[in-house]
Amino acid sequence: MPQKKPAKKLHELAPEVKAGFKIDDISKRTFIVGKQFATGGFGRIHTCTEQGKSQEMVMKIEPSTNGPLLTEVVVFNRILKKEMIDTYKKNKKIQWIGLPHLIANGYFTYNSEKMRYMIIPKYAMSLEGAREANGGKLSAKDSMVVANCIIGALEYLHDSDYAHADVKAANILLEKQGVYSTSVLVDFGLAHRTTNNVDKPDKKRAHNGTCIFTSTDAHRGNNPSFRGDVEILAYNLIMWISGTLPWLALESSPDKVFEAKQKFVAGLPGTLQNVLTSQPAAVTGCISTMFDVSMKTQYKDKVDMEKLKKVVAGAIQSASGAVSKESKTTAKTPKKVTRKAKEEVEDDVDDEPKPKKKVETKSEKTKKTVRPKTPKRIETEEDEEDEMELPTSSTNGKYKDESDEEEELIPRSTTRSARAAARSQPRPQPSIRLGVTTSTASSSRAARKIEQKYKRLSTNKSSLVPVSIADSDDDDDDAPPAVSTEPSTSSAGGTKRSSGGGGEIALKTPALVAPAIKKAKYKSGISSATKASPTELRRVPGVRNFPKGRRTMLIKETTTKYQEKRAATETNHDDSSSSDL
Ligand SMILES: Nc1ncnc2c1ncn2[C@@H]1O[C@H](COP(=O)(O)OP(=O)(O)OP(=O)(O)O)[C@@H](O)[C@H]1O
Repeated sequence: MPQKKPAKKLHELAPEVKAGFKIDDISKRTFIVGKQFATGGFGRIHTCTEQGKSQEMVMKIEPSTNGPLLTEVVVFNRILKKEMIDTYKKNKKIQWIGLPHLIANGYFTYNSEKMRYMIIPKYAMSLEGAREANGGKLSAKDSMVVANCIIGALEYLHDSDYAHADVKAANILLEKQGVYSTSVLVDFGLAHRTTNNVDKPDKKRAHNGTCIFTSTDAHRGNNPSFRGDVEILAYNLIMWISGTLPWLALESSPDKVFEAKQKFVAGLPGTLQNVLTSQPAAVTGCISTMFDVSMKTQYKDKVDMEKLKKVVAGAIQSASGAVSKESKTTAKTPKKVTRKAKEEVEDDVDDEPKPKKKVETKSEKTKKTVRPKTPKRIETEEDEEDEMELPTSSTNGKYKDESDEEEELIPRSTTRSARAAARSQPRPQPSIRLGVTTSTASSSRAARKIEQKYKRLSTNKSSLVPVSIADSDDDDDDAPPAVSTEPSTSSAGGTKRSSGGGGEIALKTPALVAPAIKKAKYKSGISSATKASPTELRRVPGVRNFPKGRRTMLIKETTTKYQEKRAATETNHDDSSSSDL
């Protein structure tokens, strides 16, 4: 049989660019790459400065063949240029808005490799960092102050016909350390232009976003909506204030999360009061109103932001009152504290943050660098790609049209469908963690292809080369399972148990396991207990390439078979100690 060529890697971690490297921009500015201080999904995040200036900025760098940064560059070019934001602020008579602006973007060549870069302002820390440092929670007042900034940011995006679709603490950065009224919404990797939205769920898109926060529209499989952004913000507020969500433990089962959210929303306001006990009525009322506004808004309609701003302002005031009451009993300086709290509220709601010097502590830097990265959406959606009208940009004197570049992501020689599938090849995922962003929409084409292949292979059993997971009870529990592509000698079910107490589970996923996996990094197996866990099984290469429903089915099937075999083995062991399945 001819050997299959291993699939071309579509996303690669950017090679390290040395600090001091200079990039010439289209506008004749020269940017100097600074230290790398964080790593994105596949990009490196550096500080940078403009030649002759001291202001530090942030430069995101990815190989030009990668898609994720392109998605962001498109959004920034369409709606987040400085002059666009300035005009908006002028028209709205506001001094500040919680959104970053594009400083520059383009390409450069480094060690013969073409790289894409984007420069945006540098912020002090992430809200997730602040939440973690605060024991997993934020005070109701701080949460509402953040919400006030995010509503302003969403209003701008919505007015520009974009839904963000992934509001969460990890995607909110603070301009000034610990100052929540400087919250800026970032990461436009899932942002979606809503102009062509149709209220028609597509299963392939179901559950896009960050499972625990994503909107019910997204769970259904609808494209991101304005009302969805408000719903997502409301879930986040519950998380920030209470430190949890009723469906947190169900994170790995998106259907169950969806079900739990539907029940929660149907049971409002009681369900909300149950999770936010001892919060001021204005705070629970505000979140309840967010849900109410979101649910009463039609799928394609804009949200009544004025109403939301009002209730948020009321909640801030009320929560600050609660804070000052608390201080009253502890600090015994009633008048002073109340006045101070009042001033703070006014400051938080009305005053826009003045330009502040960005400070980043060492500990924060470390935290960012070691924090597990969020697997992000793979590529720009096809409909978005078709709409792209981007300005030219260049580096090192070479001018280039961004929309041409996008086509270059996949070799031109391949067919459109193959290119579409290749575009959405899933990126390797780091270990499962809370708040992981997913986009089945972007990988749906690849998923469909895989599924078709799976069906084809299932009907042609002779070609099956089951994947087996070596079982070894005394192996390292933390290590991923060893995966082998050895043909199984077992019957149709493909389940096999090896001697010596070990076992093998055959998965009918031959097409999904590249030959390379056999000698992959995963050398040791894992314990039976871990293997019986669907969460662990999801990490098995091949299994996670399946679309969600299929994956769940497979995991279930595997677990059941494994348990049956184990039970059978235990019985056999009782009968004969030399059982060898
Ligand atoms: N403008 C910025 N100022 C300060 N820190 C930033 C900035 N942009 C990103 N970071 C930090 O870099 C880290 C990764 O950034 P970001 O999430 O935008 O990258 P990404 O490539 O989109 O990664 P992911 O795939 O994890 O979403 C974040 O933890 C964030 O704290």
